Amino acid sequence: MEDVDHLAHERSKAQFDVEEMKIVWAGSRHAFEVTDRMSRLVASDPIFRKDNRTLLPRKELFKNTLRKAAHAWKRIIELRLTEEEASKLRFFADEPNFTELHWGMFVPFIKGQGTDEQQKKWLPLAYKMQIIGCYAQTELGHGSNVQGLETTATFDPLTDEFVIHSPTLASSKWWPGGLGKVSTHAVVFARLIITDDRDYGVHGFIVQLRSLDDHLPLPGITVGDIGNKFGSGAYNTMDNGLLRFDNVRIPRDQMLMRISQVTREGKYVQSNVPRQLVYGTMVYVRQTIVADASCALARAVCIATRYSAVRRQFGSQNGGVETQVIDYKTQQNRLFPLLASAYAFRFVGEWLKWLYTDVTQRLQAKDFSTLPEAHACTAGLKSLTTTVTADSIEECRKLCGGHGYLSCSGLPELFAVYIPACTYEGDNVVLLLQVARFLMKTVSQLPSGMKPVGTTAYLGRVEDLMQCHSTVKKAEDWLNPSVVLEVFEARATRLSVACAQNLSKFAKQEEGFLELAADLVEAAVAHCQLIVVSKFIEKLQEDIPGKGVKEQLQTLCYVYALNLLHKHLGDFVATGCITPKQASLANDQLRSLYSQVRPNAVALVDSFNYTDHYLSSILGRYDGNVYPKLYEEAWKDPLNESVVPDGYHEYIRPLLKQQLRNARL
Ligand SMILES: CC/C=C\C/C=C\C/C=C\C/C=C\C/C=C\CCCC(=O)SCCNC(=O)CCNC(=O)[C@H](O)C(C)(C)COP(=O)(O)OP(=O)(O)OC[C@H]1O[C@@H](n2cnc3c(N)ncnc32)[C@H](O)[C@@H]1OP(=O)(O)O
Ligand SMILES: Cc1cc2nc3c(=O)[nH]c(=O)nc-3n(C[C@H](O)[C@H](O)[C@H](O)COP(=O)(O)OP(=O)(O)OC[C@H]3O[C@@H](n4cnc5c(N)ncnc54)[C@H](O)[C@@H]3O)c2cc1C
Repeated sequence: MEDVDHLAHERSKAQFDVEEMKIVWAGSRHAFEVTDRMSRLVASDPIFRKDNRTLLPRKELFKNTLRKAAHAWKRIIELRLTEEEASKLRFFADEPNFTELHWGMFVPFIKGQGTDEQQKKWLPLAYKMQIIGCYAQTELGHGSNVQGLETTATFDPLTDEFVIHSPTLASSKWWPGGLGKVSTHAVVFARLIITDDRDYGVHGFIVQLRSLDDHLPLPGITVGDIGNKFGSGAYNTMDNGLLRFDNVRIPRDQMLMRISQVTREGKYVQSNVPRQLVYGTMVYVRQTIVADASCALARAVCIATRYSAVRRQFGSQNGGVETQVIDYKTQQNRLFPLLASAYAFRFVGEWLKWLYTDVTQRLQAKDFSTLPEAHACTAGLKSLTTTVTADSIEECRKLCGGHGYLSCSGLPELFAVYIPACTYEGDNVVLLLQVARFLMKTVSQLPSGMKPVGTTAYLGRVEDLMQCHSTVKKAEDWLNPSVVLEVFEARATRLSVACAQNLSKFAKQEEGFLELAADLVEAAVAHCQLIVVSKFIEKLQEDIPGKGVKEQLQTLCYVYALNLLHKHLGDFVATGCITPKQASLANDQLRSLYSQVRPNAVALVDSFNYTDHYLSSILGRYDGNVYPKLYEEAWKDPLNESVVPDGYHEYIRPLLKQQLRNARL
């Protein structure tokens, strides 16, 4: 097969230093070197092959995932990889499996909620994978409403144990990843009940589920997989599980006791910390999901951009070549805002990581003041970025036309793996309602002179923002960060204030929350979009080296903001932040920005530095050699192993013969 770069011409048009942009995307030169090394390590190892995933029956698929996870662990030990390198290796192995929950939730939960003693006991076992853990919170009948969980942990003072029990079918644990077939232990969320029969609400407990000798469930434990999920391959590599307890006894010291304790005498002691800290692992994971959203979105956009540059339709003159579909303004209008969103989510993810680290340090110093903001930001941005990413993967599939529907485009599996992110770690609507509560609380405190800080600081300028009008007079006026910020702040303020005013008309605030939920969600979205826009603008204040790199990012930042403005025109115009004329100027500017993105588009997706292995897409191949490889791939399908298909003699031949006989009659 020819070995040429079909996209070389596209790459030659780039007006910026791609190698420097790769470093901006990775976050630092060090992060770039680690990701680059780990992605190549995985790509060159045949055990991490994944092109056959959608064809395997579930049992084989699952066994193969176990093999890969074991191999990944072997390589991590052999190569003495650091924690950072190991997590990148698992990321590029790109197959959802139990290790995500072990490292991503079980270990962080013990770190966050365990006492020093408990950490000393459990963490070394978990770090060496001598035990494998999962996070068992959700139940068959209760997911979003964590307070409504039914599993009980009743203290027995006679034996100094907790008795873990599933009182109803609805209380069966349902969904935890890694639980179905692999985990030996789980962090179990259960209602704490002490001898006085008082219910102290949900707490976390470490429960051993399976024997460390033969992997059989321990007495009183019923455990299994919940069954096949959406799509082929995809998330079916994960053993999401069900779990029931029949009066299972665990020692008292297996309740995670950093936040609250039960003494030997059965006394409940609450440390001097907010009870919401029991939800801390969710805050941590939501923050990582935002960072992952930019990766999944970038992956889809990389495939759609490269293919749009390869694919040609219409426009041939005098027998010449047809037009590259990336040159159609409609394609650009659908694709470039997604490219801009990938960068926007990358930077807001970086900032969220900083916010999380900051709040963690404050918590250690017993400063809990920024916890509500950290909860609102992680909940809101998790919701916003996963919703957009899931929708955008599907849009990228459509941008690739018919070929996007082939498994080998990589997009169907990416979609199937990604969409549950809109549900897990908090349903996206439920999370936006949390943001709305935070906003309503902030607005309600304004009259008392309370100065909002952090991401709600803009609400402190409520009087100005309720009245301001954009000064834009010509299209280029939109290329000004303070002009853009002001309209996003004004829109977010006006939507929140309108909700607060409407809420005040209800005698009972909870009734108002139920009735106005749809408006509250819109106000929350406006607030979250403002955060993303403002963090992109802040990123541009940094010193960013490399020829043309900052200019490209500026262009993408305006594409991101002006496209949002265009999509939510109703909000911006109805709240009087901008006039219809200014909206139309924003649209003119957006079109002209697309022309600036166009020559750089392929280089901008090259900057993600994804290997062909990670992309697993024929349409998104680095060399753009799409048609020969699609043709080759078709012949690999098991249906093409024989010229005449199995079933011909039973079903096709008799049918044809019957039709022939009928025709003769
Ligand atoms: C081919 C392959 C390709 C690609 C692969 C690509 C990507 C893969 C990417 C990533 C993989 C990542 C992860 C692994 C996968 C899955 C893991 C999933 C794990 C789970 O789902 S675990 C279960 C998660 N469950 C939830 O999230 C439940 C949601 N519900 C809640 O969080 C809460 O119950 C609630 C917040 C909705 C309501 O809680 P409540 O009833 O207690 O709340 P109130 O409304 O009364 O609030 C009280 C008070 O508390 C504050 N609060 C609430 N939550 C928090 C919190 N977390 N932290 C801090 N404070 C919180 C709330 O604001 C109120 O405060 P107030 O001041 O009193 O108003
Ligand atoms: C792939 C996958 C992996 C998972 N992994 C884990 C895991 O490892 N551990 C674990 O414990 N759990 C896990 N979960 C469970 C997951 O966290 C829950 O499914 C999630 O929190 C949503 O809860 P739910 O299913 O109860 O949805 P529900 O709350 O029942 O939502 C159903 C619908 O009702 C709406 N709704 C609910 N409440 C409200 C409200 N107050 N106002 C308005 N609308 C509302 C929602 O928007 C949604 O449209 C996983 C789930 C999936 C899909």
